[in-house]
Amino acid sequence: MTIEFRGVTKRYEGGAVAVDDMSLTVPDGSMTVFVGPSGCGKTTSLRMVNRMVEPTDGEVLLDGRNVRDIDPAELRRGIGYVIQHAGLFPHRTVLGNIATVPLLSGWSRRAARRRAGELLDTVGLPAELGSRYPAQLSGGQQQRVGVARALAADPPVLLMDEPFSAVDPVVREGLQDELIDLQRRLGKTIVFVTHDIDEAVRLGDRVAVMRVGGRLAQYGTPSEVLRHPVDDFVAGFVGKDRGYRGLSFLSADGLEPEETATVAIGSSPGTSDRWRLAVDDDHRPRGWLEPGSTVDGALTEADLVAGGSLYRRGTSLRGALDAALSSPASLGVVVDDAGAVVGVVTSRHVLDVIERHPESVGAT
Ligand SMILES: Nc1ncnc2c1ncn2[C@@H]1O[C@H](COP(=O)(O)OP(=O)(O)OP(=O)(O)O)[C@@H](O)[C@H]1O
Repeated sequence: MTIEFRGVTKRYEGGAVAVDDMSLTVPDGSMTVFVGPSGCGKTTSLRMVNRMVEPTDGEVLLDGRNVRDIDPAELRRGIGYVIQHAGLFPHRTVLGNIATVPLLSGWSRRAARRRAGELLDTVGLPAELGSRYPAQLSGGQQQRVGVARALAADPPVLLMDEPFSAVDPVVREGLQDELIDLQRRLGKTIVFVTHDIDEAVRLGDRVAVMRVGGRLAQYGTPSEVLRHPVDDFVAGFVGKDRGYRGLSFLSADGLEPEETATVAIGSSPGTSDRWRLAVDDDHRPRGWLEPGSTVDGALTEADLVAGGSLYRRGTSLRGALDAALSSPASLGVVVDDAGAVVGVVTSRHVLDVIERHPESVGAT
């Protein structure tokens, strides 16, 4: 479902302008992230989609239909809504929480519970959590339940207001990955609010950068916003590492891994004056054997120096550069989808590809 903001303004009673003449289109089946500093009108914009807030001027259209002409209860049944801290009902079990909207929509108890059980699986939670209460779950698990509840009636649109900001960074990354995966599988139209530019460029097909006063500063793909910020405000907001972050969007076409010396765990490696990569029976990397090291008998993991990050072939250049920089041998290990070693790349090698890239970071 396409969401269109047309000249939308919101002026609160006695307050300043929260959203000022905003126009943008969220294409069907895509994810748009509203990002900007505190108070710039992100939440207000989001809530005008499901009529929790009514615009003072302009209109919001869903597939061309003005939301003002849709009954609010009916509208909200077709729009999933996820908020920070998940907003679960504390006295209902996990399954009871997820089944809320299907029950309100007239489903039988049985069908609603079956659907709730399926959704637990969709969001990666084990079935036995279904009978617990929200307080008996971790923050990350509660957020997953919040997402499952929003998906329960299979709405075409999801609105997500800082859903992951209350969980620690590691859990947050996991939740972001799952949302990207879910979006690919389910093809919902999602509007996601965050104040975190890293989260925005990671998740969004498009990013809407807003400035205080409720004005849309820039609307574009993450790569456009990072590489070509329209003004100093956007450049400052996307931050000083934007060149490095922009590597995430450069494809690694042209980056050919080179061969490297390998030694098998369990073999007798002899000596060498070069770094050698230790591999297991499936040719997966286990660590590095230092130049000049001697091993008595068969090679074990205890003889190795831990490796750096691994670069999965075909993913972005950022991962390739990180693999090279984090490797004790200065050789980034490239693996295939099965995790087996394909070869290695040096940072020089990655930088050469970046410099040859037609859309190189910082180029105009
Ligand atoms: N109900 C309200 N009445 C009056 N003013 C409001 C109301 N809700 C929000 N505002 C004001 O509107 C502006 C935009 O608020 P909004 O919550 O949309 O911003 P935000 O970008 O989501 O902020 P944050 O990141 O801090 O949540 C702020 O100046 C806020 O104080």
